[in-house]
Amino acid sequence: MTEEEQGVPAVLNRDEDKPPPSINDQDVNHSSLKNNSHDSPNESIPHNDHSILSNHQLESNLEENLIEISCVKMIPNSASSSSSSNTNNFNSTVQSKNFIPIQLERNSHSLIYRNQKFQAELDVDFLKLFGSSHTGRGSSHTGSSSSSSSNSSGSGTHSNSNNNRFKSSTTHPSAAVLTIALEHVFAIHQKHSLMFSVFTFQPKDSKKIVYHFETSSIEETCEWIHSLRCNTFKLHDPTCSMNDVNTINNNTLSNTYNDIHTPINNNNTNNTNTNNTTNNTNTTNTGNTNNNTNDNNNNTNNNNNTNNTNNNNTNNNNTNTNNNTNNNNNNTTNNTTTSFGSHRQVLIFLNPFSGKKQGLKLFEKHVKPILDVSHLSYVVIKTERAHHALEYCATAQDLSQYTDIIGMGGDGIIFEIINGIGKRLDWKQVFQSIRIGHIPGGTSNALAVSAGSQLKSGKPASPEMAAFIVARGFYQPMDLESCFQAPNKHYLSFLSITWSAIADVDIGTENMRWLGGARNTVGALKQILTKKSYRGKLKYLHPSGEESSFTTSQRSNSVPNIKLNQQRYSSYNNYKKKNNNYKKNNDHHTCMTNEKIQCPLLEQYFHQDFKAIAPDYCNGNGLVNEQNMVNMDTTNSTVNHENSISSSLTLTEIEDKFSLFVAANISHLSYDFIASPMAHHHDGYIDLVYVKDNISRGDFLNIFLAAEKGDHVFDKAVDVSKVKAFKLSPIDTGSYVVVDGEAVDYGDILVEVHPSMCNLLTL
Ligand SMILES: Nc1ncnc2c1ncn2[C@@H]1O[C@H](COP(=O)(O)OP(=O)(O)OP(=O)(O)O)[C@@H](O)[C@H]1O
Repeated sequence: MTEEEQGVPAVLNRDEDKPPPSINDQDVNHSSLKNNSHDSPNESIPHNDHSILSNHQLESNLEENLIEISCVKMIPNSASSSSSSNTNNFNSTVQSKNFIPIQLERNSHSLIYRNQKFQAELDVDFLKLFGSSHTGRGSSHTGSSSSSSSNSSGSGTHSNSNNNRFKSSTTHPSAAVLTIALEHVFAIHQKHSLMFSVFTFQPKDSKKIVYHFETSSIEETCEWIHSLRCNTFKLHDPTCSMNDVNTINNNTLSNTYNDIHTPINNNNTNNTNTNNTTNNTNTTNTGNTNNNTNDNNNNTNNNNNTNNTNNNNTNNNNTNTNNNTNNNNNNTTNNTTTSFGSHRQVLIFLNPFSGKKQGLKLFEKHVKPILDVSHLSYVVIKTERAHHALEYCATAQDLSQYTDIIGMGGDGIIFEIINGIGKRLDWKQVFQSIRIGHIPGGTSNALAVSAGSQLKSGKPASPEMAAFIVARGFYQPMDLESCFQAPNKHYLSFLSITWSAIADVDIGTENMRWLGGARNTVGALKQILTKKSYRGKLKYLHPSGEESSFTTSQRSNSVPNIKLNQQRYSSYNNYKKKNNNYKKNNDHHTCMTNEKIQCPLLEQYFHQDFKAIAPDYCNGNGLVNEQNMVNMDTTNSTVNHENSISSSLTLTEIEDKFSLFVAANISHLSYDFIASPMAHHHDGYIDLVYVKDNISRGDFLNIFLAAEKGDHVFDKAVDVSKVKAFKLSPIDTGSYVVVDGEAVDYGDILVEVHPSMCNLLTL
């Protein structure tokens, strides 16, 4: 199979008589408008709170009789029109009363949007959307496949030589290093005034990525795409304003991929940039020479990285000089435009040994090409041993220069980043001022999946999508959990605390890493056959009343959340202001506060246990001090719950035999295991999901199988509760207590959630 056959979509067939072929056979969420014979687009189906259609629903309901709108050119037409009998619209079975499909009149090529008739232009090249002279029907295909063949060389260039292996690629802004297109505008949500569109991007030599996004109007849709082209990516787009171009030029060619600890400070407002960083430990350094010439914008960039080689774990002085010579008079140093990408300094920890040890290859092939055409500067540190990232994040004095810290690998590398930051004196400032991101390179990649980098549910997270998420820089708050074990051991968890079945699968299959994702399946089968259970005590703090444990109907209402989690429509408007102000609001200044982490609920409700397990963290009086709440970003938090519900919390205690126990902060434990579909990374709760030992092997097997889609929560044998804090005390031995995939001491563990403690890069 050629690269094109694998990743580049077939040329869209614009012959209206035949149904067009699908955009792409693989790795693409394909949604299209349906040619529906029903005349009443507003025919409603029972309304629920989740009237937004999921990708899954769209996929399953829009199979037949499709007509694709590849690109919609909206030209207001004086003739207003009501529904026509000859319209294409969504199947009424997938509509809710608030959901208005865009209607495409098949023969007249016009589109009806809010009772206004627009001319619909079918084309795959989004640039033409803005082209004032282009009025003909877009039957030509000038999009991805052709543009990729005409691309300039550069992105993803790979040489076997160590010296130039990570040479920064040419990022020629005028070349089609990246193709961005609006593929479909597929529906409007009336109540929330949201417009759902499908947008694609395809870096040169890479797969086409398709995803849905939401805006509130077609104008905003255009602005959003425009912003992607001009502000997220370094595309030389005639539609970009001069300010945009200034931003592009000031950022062009600023990325260097170092396989050492050499932070690069590419100051966007200063074209000559010298950065000497010392104290880089335990590195094997290779000299990188990087010369990039960009003729089109008369930019010359020489990145000369001179690095020492030292295999003896001693400190090196690494010198990294970026000399950017910019000869274009238009490129002022006064970078006044607001760009999501401007000022972003991204630190990437890459674990080359994650998963199937393909981290470096994955990075070069799927991630680097996207980052190289993005408005950010990045540094890559290849981790050389366990705890490397943790130590770096805990001790690096220059950490505050970064706006984003990314882990490329499995969830273990994220655990290290978070716990490293948690050990700093200025942990609070760092958590507030940086965004954490995950590019999948490991086996499970739970955070990457939960952050939206899956292209299809049940499939592994996509490194390209994750790179896009990094490039775009949109983020949401994320809860973290404090986990305490005696004596005074403290971990910050972003993922899960497991015991019994899942912990046994996770840790008991460490020797099967070579199997990749299949090791989880093998482990699960072993678990089902042996069906071990363990006696233990569980004490948990939950909102009083019915919410303590989900009833079946509550579960069924909540499960669509998982669809939203997967889909994660991002409202452009919501993010725009926040992201533009990000740097301003979070100006980095290192402040050694040495503030101890506070756990007011453990203080109040688990005081004796807390005092016994972690006396250094316990205040001693057991009183809740509202001032000490670790709700760090209440403006971002969906639930500022401490104040509102601390008075209505209840403690529940059980002692039993458990076959399965998970405390989940996010929905997925891996791409094909949805531990709690109701979990969301900033809902302010921990989801306890457990199974007591009163079920047959067959039922246990069903629970495991159903967990692939999160449907196990419908099983009566599965208990689900949203809690604020809990204590787990294993009594029987033989299992593991596992925090975020890492085995910790087998014994009591005390946990409290910290709502919105950090920021997560999400779709
Ligand atoms: N260079 C290295 N050599 C050995 N171990 C490393 C190195 N870099 C990181 N590690 C350790 O490897 C552990 C596992 O890594 P990671 O979580 O990235 O991959 P994984 O376990 O394959 O993925 P997943 O967590 O999704 O199953 C981390 O906890 C980290 O401590």
